[in-house]
Amino acid sequence: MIISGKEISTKIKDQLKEEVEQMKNKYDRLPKLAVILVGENQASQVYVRNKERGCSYVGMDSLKITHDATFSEEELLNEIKQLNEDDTVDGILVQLPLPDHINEDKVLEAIDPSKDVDGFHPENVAKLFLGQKSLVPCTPKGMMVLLDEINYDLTGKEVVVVGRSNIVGKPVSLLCLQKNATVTIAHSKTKDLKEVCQRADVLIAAVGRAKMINRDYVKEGAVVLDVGINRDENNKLCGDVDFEDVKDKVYAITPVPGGIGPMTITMLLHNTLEAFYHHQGE
Ligand SMILES: Nc1nc2c(c(=O)[nH]1)N[C@@H](CN(C=O)c1ccc(C(=O)N[C@@H](CCC(=O)O)C(=O)O)cc1)CN2
Repeated sequence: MIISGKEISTKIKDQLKEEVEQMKNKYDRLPKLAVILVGENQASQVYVRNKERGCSYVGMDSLKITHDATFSEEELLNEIKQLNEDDTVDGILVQLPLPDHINEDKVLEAIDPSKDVDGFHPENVAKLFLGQKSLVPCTPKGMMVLLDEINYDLTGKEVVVVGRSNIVGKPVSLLCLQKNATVTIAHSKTKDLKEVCQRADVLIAAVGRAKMINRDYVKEGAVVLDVGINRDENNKLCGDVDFEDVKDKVYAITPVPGGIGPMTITMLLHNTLEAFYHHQGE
């Protein structure tokens, strides 16, 4: 089975669109997302544009704020402070990566946790760790929704996450643990990585190395979720998994493009609506 994140995300966006319309009638205002982009990173420009498009698709307001790479950390922190105080703004997102002269941790900590639609603020990270209700990072949340969509029950399953980033590897591990999976977090220093991956009922690849996971890493009938966005030898977009090599061996797999990526933006819209509800006292 090829899990089309693209199709599933369109279905969810259509549901969000209806919900936004109802909220507009109920509260006479729209959920609003502010997205800040510092610098000229081309991929980031595409993602930010797609976030704006996503907002417009579901009928939410968005505010795109762009600055050139010389924008200072202090200026950015002041901008976030103003957005924190702006009652018309429900969600604030600072597109990553930031230029080297800006301290990412400081910036993420400056965002009001109730507007932190990326789920990167330490308060939201702690709540996720404790299993409390919080704004959950978009890519991991998208993966859990995809597993739900294929009715996959994680209880008692072996999940191997390859990658330990704060944005994907760590949060998705916690989410799988909450769903009663047995979770292993593997990384570049893991011994016998291939053997570790072969144990996985669900293999989550978030390493950032083009087509690194081939069929030798994958157990027959496994579910494979590919978070990677890389370029192959022909400059074609590809994941961390060698899709063609692996696809016949698995029960289900996400493609790249069209798998996890589109879900990231849809979950951002979902989080913005959640933040809106919270700000309305719901
Ligand atoms: N503040 C944040 N920064 C970054 C995040 C994030 O969640 N919050 N994640 C990534 C980039 N990202 C969203 O920001 C993102 C990456 C990829 C996709 C996506 O739809 N990918 C497509 C392929 C797109 C292409 O053609 O390049 C796919 O997989 O089908 C969406 C969002 C880092 N920064």
